[in-house]
Amino acid sequence: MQINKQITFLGAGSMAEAIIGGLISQNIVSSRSITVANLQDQDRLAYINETYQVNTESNRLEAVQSADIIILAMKPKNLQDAISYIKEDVTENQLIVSVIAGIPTTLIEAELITNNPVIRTMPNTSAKVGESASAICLGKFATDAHLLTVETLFKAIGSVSLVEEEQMDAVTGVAGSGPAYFYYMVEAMEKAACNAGLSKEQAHDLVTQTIVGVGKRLQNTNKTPRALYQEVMSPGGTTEAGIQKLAEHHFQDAIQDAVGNAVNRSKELGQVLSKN
Ligand SMILES: NC(=O)C1=CN([C@@H]2O[C@H](COP(=O)(O)OP(=O)(O)OC[C@H]3O[C@@H](n4cnc5c(N)ncnc54)[C@H](OP(=O)(O)O)[C@@H]3O)[C@@H](O)[C@H]2O)C=CC1
Ligand SMILES: O=C(O)[C@@H]1CCC=N1
Repeated sequence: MQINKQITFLGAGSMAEAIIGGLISQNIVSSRSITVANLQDQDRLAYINETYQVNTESNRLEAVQSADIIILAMKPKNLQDAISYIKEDVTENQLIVSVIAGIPTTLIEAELITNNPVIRTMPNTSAKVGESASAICLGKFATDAHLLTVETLFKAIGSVSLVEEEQMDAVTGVAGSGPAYFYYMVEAMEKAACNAGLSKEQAHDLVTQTIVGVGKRLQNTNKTPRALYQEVMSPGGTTEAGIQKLAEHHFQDAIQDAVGNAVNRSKELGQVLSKN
């Protein structure tokens, strides 16, 4: 299903690019219906324009006026300035979609002058290849029709879960930040592979296919993660030797701490702005 709406991205960073790349490659919107504006970085706009053939606009007010959907894709600390700059030009029928970590819909609604529908989302950068694990929740003026539009957009870039707003910080720590934890581990595995005698290219190919296989397996089985890693481990074998080291380094505690810290940071980001 194609979405026949004008979409303006305010913010042209990694997340905006991942979503734009996903939407265009899935042909869910035409590049002509996307406009991208940022704060100041003209080189970045030129790159986005050349790479995706979308419209770019150095005048943020012009970008906003032409939009049916405004996607807020700036850092949390830039949100209030961003809204205060555009709010006189925002009209009530425009759908506001936020991808910003930690920021509640109530805060966005309060910054606006008009009673706009607001939908908070949390995608991840795998949107670029159509594999984001996104979650969405609705602000108080958003209807089922707005939900359907945003679900359609985000389904083009991966899976979509409808969650309660109080679950969004958890989603952010797990799935928004999640790709980074895996890339961090992949970096370590590639280093280990090279140290063990493989070339960089061999290491990259083997580790990448291993992680793709793990993802696909998880999607296609009812077995628990424990059953799956036990399936790999022969008594006295190589995997047991590897897992023994992970356990000695308290790997699972480290992962749980990492996710917990990210969830708490998401909560803090919302609280800091709510106090301003
Ligand atoms: N990166 C990720 O994996 C994910 C990020 N997010 C969320 O997405 C948002 C963006 O993150 P990310 O793309 O990584 O950040 P980047 O720093 O890569 O990009 C931020 C963008 O916001 C622009 N910007 C800043 N102020 C304004 C403004 N007042 N009006 C319009 N645009 C503005 C910047 O423009 P300029 O360069 O000109 O200053 C820049 O293009 C964050 O809120 C983050 O929480 C959510 C899920 C995953
Ligand atoms: O690190 C961040 O704050 C953003 C939100 C989720 C992923 N990146």
